[in-house]
Amino acid sequence: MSEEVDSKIPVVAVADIAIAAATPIESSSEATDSVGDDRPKFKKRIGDDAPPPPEGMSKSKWKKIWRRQQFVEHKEEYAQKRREKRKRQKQNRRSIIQGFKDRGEEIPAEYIRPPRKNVNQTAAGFSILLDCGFDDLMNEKEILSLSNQLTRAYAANRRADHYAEMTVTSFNKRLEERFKVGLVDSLHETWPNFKFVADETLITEGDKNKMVYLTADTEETLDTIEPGMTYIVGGIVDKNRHKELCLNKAKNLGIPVKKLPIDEFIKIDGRQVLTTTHVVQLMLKYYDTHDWKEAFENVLPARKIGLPSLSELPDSGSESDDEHREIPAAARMGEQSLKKDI
Ligand SMILES: C[S@@+](CC[C@H](N)C(=O)[O-])C[C@H]1O[C@@H](n2cnc3c(N)ncnc32)[C@H](O)[C@@H]1O
Repeated sequence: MSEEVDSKIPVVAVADIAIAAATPIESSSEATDSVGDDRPKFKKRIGDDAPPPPEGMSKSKWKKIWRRQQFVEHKEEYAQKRREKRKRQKQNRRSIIQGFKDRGEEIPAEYIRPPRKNVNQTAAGFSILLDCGFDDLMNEKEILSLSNQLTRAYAANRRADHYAEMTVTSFNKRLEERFKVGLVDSLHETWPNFKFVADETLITEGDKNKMVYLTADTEETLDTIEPGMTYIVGGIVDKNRHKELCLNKAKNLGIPVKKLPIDEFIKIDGRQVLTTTHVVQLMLKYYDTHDWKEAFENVLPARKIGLPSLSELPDSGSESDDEHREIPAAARMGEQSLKKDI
């Protein structure tokens, strides 16, 4: 086998094979008690049944090559097995959690999966309200996309150096249903610094002098983010079908509106209407760095700010859920300079 094939084998996959191959078996015809004692019996390692080595090659080297060859040939099969195992584990965990819920018992800490978090976080002192009062304006796919965006907003808040107090308002109807059914594993009721409330009194009855409703549809620019303030971000996925929706809502409620300072710092290809998650991520990043340019480059996908897209990366439409899976501009720029270096 050539070195090229070798280098393409993911280390983890090779390790998987080795682990699987060395796993003791409890009852199997392979576990013949040839020694006649209580020592654990081991399955044959994959290389053990290799045909005889080619002339002049050591047995151990040949076994290694054989094992790798087996991996290349069965790689899809192994990947499928790993996927099935993960699925089984997920279902298992889900049914255990459901059991606790059905019995009205508290879910033990070991079943609450902590999100990757920044342990040195401090409070930023500002709040973000995610205004999800637009349930009726979205289709099922958009509700699903919004729910995923909220989980990402939460994850971003856990990772930021300074976390905001976040609240999802008008959490009722299909969005709530989505969290209760499809995202039951997320245990959203336990998320720190992230609340879900059914009504929107925080928006309608809050102190308007301390509130800013963010919208792309204004000329007023948000220069900085201040502690003590509450920033409202529209929780809607609509491919901008509903133009000036949030602007009009804010106007009706007498809440000042502002847009992100995009033009001052970067050139965006296409519409300047960003997704709910991107806006949240940008605010958190800005508060950590006090540098809008850095925030935009870190958060927005490269293609959105005019960098050429690399062929192997997905290219999705604007304001789609997939956008969050794209490589941010800053990372892409790093990747490009790396390519140049090579
Ligand atoms: C997908 S957009 C919603 C578009 C919707 N048609 C509207 O009327 O706002 C999600 C939210 O992100 C925020 N947002 C998006 N782009 C923004 C920008 N350039 N500046 C400030 N906020 C923005 C707004 O709060 C907006 O409601």
